[in-house]
Amino acid sequence: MTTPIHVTSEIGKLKTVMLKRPDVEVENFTPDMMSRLLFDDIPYLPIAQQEHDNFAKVLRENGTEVLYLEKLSAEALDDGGEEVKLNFLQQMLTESGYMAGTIHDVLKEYLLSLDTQAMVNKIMGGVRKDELDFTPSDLVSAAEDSDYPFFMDPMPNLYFTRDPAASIGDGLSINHMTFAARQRESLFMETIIKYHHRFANKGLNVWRDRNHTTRIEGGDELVLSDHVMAIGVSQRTSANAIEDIARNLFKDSNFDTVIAIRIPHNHAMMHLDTVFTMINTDQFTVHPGILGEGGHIDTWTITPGKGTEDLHLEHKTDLKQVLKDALGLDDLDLIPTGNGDPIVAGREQWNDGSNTLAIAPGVVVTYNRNYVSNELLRKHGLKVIDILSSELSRGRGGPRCMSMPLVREDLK
Ligand SMILES: NC(=[NH2+])NCCC[C@H](N)C(=O)O
Repeated sequence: MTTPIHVTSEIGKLKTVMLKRPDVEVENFTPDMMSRLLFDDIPYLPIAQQEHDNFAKVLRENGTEVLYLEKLSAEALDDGGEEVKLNFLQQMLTESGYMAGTIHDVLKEYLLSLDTQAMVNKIMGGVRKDELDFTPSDLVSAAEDSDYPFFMDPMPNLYFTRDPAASIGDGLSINHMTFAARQRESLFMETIIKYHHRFANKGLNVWRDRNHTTRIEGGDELVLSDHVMAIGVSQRTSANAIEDIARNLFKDSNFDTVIAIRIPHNHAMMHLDTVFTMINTDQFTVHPGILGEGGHIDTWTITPGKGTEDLHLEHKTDLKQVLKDALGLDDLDLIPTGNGDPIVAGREQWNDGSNTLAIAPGVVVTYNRNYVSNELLRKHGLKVIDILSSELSRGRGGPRCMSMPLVREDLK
């Protein structure tokens, strides 16, 4: 029997995936909140939903079971019972800035007056001040920016289910996210794993939980094989967190190698999967902008050291060779985003042209707007299923970011 989470590659046939259908959270903000919320524009919600439903349909048509974060979260709270729901709410309010006090009490009463699914949707979508018939009069609120329209900010990045948690083998990491805009997100996955009947008490390993100060995000965590991971050293994932998860994986799992890959620390390339993805047993997409002279980049191959807590690190810069060694391949095909043209590559990377989701070896889902990269992938023999992308792309994430694989078939 496989566990409810089982992922031993980036490319094995995708059996079960978790998505989040974009809802009011992606439009419940103003332009001056955008950069803090890690958005570059405000999507037009009805079209974003159509595009997302089309993405889910494509996955289903290809034999993938699609689960939704918002539904699993509400079911988990119902499975857990009244006390679990109260504790979840307390934690969510605390992490939203209200450990106690009048606003806390008013928000708690309001959210508990809703049924569980509506409560979850409301927390995800944000709570505006003018929704509640209440003007705070305590000192803390008086000292605050009274023009700020929200008691609880929306969580527009939730449709990037890839990031707050990552499936690895028969387990997952539940992530401490870098920016405040996303930190509350991983509480949903923690709740699902603990209380949802599909996941609770099923022997899942949590390789690293969210109670840390060092940060890691799923867009940086790539499962290259049943014993090798690649993890981006990026704007969102720190070296400390990589060493920490490597230690835990080496102790308790089949994983014996973690390749840390340093990428530029900026918003356009916030995660490794925005510049590098695995799409077949011996094929990868790579954004030429991350490679220096002669295709070099800083990588560290991490393997177990002498003592149980020790790690052995080897610094290398030839990405192709590093991957060939770790995966035992004679050759591999690194396919450049935008066919290496600097203008096209820059444009298509910005719209997640490197962010492909493999749904089987050599079969990928991509955004249709990245037509140069898509054409090139086809020329390299891949089956490319391109999906609508006008609105979804505005959140700076593509098909890989928008999906959290829960079960993939093992490669033979
Ligand atoms: N796995 C990914 N590349 N996710 C993209 C996340 C985009 C999101 N706006 C953020 O900045 O966090």
